[in-house]
Amino acid sequence: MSPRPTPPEVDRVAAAQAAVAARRARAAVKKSVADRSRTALDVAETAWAQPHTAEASLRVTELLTSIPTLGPTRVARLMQTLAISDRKRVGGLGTRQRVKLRDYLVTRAGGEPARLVVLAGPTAVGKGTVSAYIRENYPDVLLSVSATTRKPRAGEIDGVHYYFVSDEEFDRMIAADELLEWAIVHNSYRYGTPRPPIDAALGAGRRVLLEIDLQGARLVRRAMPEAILVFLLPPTWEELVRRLIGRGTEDAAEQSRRLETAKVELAAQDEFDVKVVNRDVSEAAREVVELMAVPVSP
Ligand SMILES: Nc1ncnc2c1ncn2[C@@H]1O[C@H](COP(=O)(O)OP(=O)(O)OP(=O)(O)O)[C@@H](O)[C@H]1O
Ligand SMILES: Nc1nc2c(ncn2[C@@H]2O[C@H](COP(=O)(O)O)[C@@H](O)[C@H]2O)c(=O)[nH]1
Repeated sequence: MSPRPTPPEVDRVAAAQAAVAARRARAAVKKSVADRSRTALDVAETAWAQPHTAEASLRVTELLTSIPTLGPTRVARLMQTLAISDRKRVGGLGTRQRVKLRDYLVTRAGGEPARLVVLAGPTAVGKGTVSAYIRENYPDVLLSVSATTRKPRAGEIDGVHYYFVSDEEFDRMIAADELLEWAIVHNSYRYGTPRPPIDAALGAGRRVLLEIDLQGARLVRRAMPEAILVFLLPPTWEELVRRLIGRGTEDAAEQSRRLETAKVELAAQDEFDVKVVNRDVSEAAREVVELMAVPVSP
């Protein structure tokens, strides 16, 4: 028979048992926060996919208070942070509010919020210009450098603007599964996104921007559904043509080929999560960067 514990030992045993119980309780709360956040996310996704459902008519505040640990005070603070008014229903949220709410719920569910933004849009809308602005002014955002089989234009630097590779090297990259996506763009050259730098940057918690074409955007959506797809629009069609001709980097035949592709791309704009009009480069860049997740705490 083991000896009965003496009073100080009794205290130590009781304290150890209390600590274990507290740890279990904390783990249970954490699990239920994650589970309820996942459920809330499912409700929100249903509301956004099907606007005439009960889910869509739920108030955002009701959705959030379904998550344990979120009382009215924290919810009020969170609504301010997310820039959502108290009366808003889930189905009535604007695109940016949806992105922010989705990121918040994904994080609370224990997942990774969207840190990858794909910027696409018709030729000469200014994707490269906006991306270059982001590279210079938001150095913490990794701008992916694509591989391409096209030849460098004047001023383009290998490894900075593109990796200019031969057809054989591009074939090798595909065979080695080194590309997250690739496509033949404007029916001429191949372009692809090298996968290892993206994985490394996301793994390190960095924000990543891909500037790619419509086909590539669709492939990324399939591979990484959490990515945010942004479609850059020109103020008008005439301005798009002006920018293409004004850039002066393509001959007339290539310009008309690109404008044909542009019509197809513009017709697909509703597939994208967010549309940004490129009137002013710095403003468009700011709008794109703001879509990339930064932690939100209530
Ligand atoms: N907001 C803007 N206002 C006026 N001109 C702009 C604006 N943004 C870009 N441009 C100009 O439009 C032209 C095309 O821009 P850019 O080369 O960045 O387009 P792109 O979308 O990357 O084209 P592509 O898909 O063909 O590579 C450039 O001459 C650029 O200086
Ligand atoms: N699918 C991909 N498209 C890409 C990639 N990198 C660039 N692009 C797109 O190609 C066109 C043409 O570019 P340009 O530099 O020759 O004018 C443009 O629309 C880019 O967005 C890529 O890795 N994958």
